[in-house]
Amino acid sequence: MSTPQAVSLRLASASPRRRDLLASIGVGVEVFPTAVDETPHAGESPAAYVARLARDKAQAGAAGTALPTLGSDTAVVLGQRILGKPRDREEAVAMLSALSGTTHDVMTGVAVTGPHGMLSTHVVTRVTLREIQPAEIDAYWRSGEPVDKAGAYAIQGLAAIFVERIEGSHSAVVGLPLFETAKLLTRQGVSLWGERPAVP
Ligand SMILES: Cc1cn([C@H]2C[C@H](O)[C@@H](COP(=O)(O)OP(=O)(O)OP(=O)(O)O)O2)c(=O)[nH]c1=O
Repeated sequence: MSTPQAVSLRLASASPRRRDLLASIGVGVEVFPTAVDETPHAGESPAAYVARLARDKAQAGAAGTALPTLGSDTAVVLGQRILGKPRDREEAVAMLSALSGTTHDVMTGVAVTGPHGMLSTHVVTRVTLREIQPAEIDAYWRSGEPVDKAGAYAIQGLAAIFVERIEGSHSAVVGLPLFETAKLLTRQGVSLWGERPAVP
């Protein structure tokens, strides 16, 4: 039986993927979802948008705790269009039809508050999807997977069969760039890998 990880971070996110990604590098979290306004500002670039939302979520989540707090935001970017989570079937079908056969960017912002103030970064990953037929889009929607995913697809799930190529960070597409996140956490004094018995 595995021992529960000690809590060393507040996770300002409702995303189970982010919790699982942090657990995979040995960081136990206290989950504290926030409700920040995700409307893009006029003229805001997609990179500035995800970085701002990550900071807003970290800031809102840090209220009333001494723990370092992490916020993050993932958006799929096609040209200058920011695709968030689809509101309904129609929007999901429109997103997947637009993304079919394209190479697009997935941008993830991450921000961590702590003894060194607010530290943040953003990561851009290039994803190429093969052409997806309308009947596949319909079947994919009915799987239930697209509903809470930016761009209406999950690279780590059934949509893996559409992903021809990825350049950059797989974990960033899933919701948190682990390489860059580890650097921010270390700078804020959060230890990685948890408490593990040494292998003799
Ligand atoms: C593109 C893509 C996104 N996603 C997910 C990551 C994010 O959870 C979600 C994008 O929505 P976000 O607004 O970034 O996050 P969230 O609403 O899930 O959680 P919170 O705001 O509370 O932190 O899409 C995948 O799981 N796989 C993918 O391939």
